[in-house]
Amino acid sequence: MLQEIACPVGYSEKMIPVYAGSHVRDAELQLLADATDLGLMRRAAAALAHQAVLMLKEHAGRLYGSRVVALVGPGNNGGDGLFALAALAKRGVAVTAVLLASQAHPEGLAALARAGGRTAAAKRLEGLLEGCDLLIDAAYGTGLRPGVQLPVIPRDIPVLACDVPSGVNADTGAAVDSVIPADRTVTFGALKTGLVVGSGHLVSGRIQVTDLGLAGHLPEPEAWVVQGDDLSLLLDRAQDWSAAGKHKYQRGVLGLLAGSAKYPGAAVLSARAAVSTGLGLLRTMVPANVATALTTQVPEAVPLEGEELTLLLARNRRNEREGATKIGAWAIGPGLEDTAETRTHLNQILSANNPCVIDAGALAMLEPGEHHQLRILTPHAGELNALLAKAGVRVSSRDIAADPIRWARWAAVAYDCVVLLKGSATICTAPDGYALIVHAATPDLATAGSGDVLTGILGTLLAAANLPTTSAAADIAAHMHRLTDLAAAAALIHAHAGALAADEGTISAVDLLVELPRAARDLGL
Ligand SMILES: NC(=O)C1=CN([C@@H]2O[C@H](COP(=O)(O)OP(=O)(O)OC[C@H]3O[C@@H](n4cnc5c(N)ncnc54)[C@H](O)[C@@H]3O)[C@@H](O)[C@H]2O)[C@@H](O)CC1
Ligand SMILES: Nc1ncnc2c1ncn2[C@@H]1O[C@H](COP(=O)(O)OP(=O)(O)O)[C@@H](O)[C@H]1O
Repeated sequence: MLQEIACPVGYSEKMIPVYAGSHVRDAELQLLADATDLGLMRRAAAALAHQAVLMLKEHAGRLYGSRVVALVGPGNNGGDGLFALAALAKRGVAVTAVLLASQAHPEGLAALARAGGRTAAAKRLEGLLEGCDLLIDAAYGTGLRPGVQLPVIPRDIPVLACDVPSGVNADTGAAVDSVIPADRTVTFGALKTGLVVGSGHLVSGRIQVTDLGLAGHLPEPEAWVVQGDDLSLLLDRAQDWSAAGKHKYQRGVLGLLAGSAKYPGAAVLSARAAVSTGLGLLRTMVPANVATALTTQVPEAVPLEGEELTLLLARNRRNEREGATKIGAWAIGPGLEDTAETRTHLNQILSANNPCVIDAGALAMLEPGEHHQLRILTPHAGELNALLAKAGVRVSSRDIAADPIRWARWAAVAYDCVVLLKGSATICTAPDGYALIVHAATPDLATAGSGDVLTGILGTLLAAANLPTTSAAADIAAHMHRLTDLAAAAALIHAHAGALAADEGTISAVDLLVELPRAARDLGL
């Protein structure tokens, strides 16, 4: 029987490193030499001390004689810090616990005193940080309440956060302005939502998950972080992905409604991205000024006129297989402007039963409520804000940044669709709450046109997934998880193309296009 294994972040579920048992045992004995109690806090503190040792070797080049200061809060997070300092003191590290409150974990204080560590009042922090090799942030963890004010730590001191960087809400990723950014976070029991989305994601540094044997005591996960190696899993769940033996129409036909006089490039970027991701055939509906650019820059695309659109949609409705090709899916919105003609086409497409990626300009023309289509909306935070406002939900962009999963879910429910919320952590969520998180490998992905590329990639995956065009409400609900998997798969390919492009220097949307075939191949598409 396959054993379920909780993986530390940084390893995919398919790639778990394995070490000789004797080496693991030696390391454990060395680390736990002074641990007489196998309680959870001792285990947490041992993991924290272990990471502190690694960081000291890395940054200070030595352990013995190095100096560590810990910010120690009044609760168990502070207790972890005190036990970890005690462990470090026993290995020859000069440790000081800076007590932020009038009380601190009593057993932790006693352990520190026994190990020869010192305590100091908060007012002495500034002086103690001079010559400090590592700061352990054990001020507040999962017990943080709003309204905390934290000390400023100079950026040149490496910071190891205990469980959660202090100031981060571990449930949501919201952070106070005085949050202490960490280079590394050792988190206990399970990976926490607040570490992987919102501001928390940006201030947690490398995350090490320490298993405390909580399996069986935890509720259903709130979300899953997916990484490059998970692409085939996501695609396999979405459909039988094997392309061998398929002709071009079976590999996927995508309709693209995009571009305008103002934004001609968006259509080109989406079209090129769709083609570069391995689409069978691209049909494009673009304004006349964009058509010329498309012909030269994406010669693979086949233009689609208004009359043919009506014909094709009627054919789709009748589910006819013979004759001209059907459109498998639509990608609508990049660079789209609200004109009478676009409205007509958009309404035709939205009232059809083809699966649809809805982005940018098309989001602004969308109405909330039930419908008869498999839909994925791809807003950034500003667009999500506008979508929610139209559905009667008033939230600020700050609210969304403070709890992105929550607000993406609201929109998924209000618009009866899957939502892919763009950002440094991309959140893909279905109305029932199923959520996947994809991290960008580089902040350089935030560049104009990058989202248009994502829409093209997702359009291709949607067209190739061969999802049904039947549109009963029950069918739509049944396919929401597949749509979410596809959205996350597209974000993974996009993120990997970004990582490849970043290797060569700064990134433009065209650089992403160039790297797309390699990104798709690397990830096993
Ligand atoms: N519960 C367990 O079994 C384990 C807990 N562990 C650690 O315990 C932490 C949670 O411990 P706690 O529940 O004690 O919570 P914390 O230690 O995170 O913080 C709670 C303490 O901080 C104070 N506090 C919170 N917000 C404040 C604010 N805004 N201003 C001033 N004071 C504030 C509270 O009054 C309380 O004394 C975890 O993050 C983890 O580090 C680990 O030892 C592993 C095992
Ligand atoms: N800070 C960031 N770090 C990494 N990636 C980001 C960041 N901000 C945005 N992104 C990604 O960049 C892309 C931007 O998309 P979008 O805002 O639609 O741009 P455009 O409309 O110009 O194409 C999305 O894929 C998003 O997830």
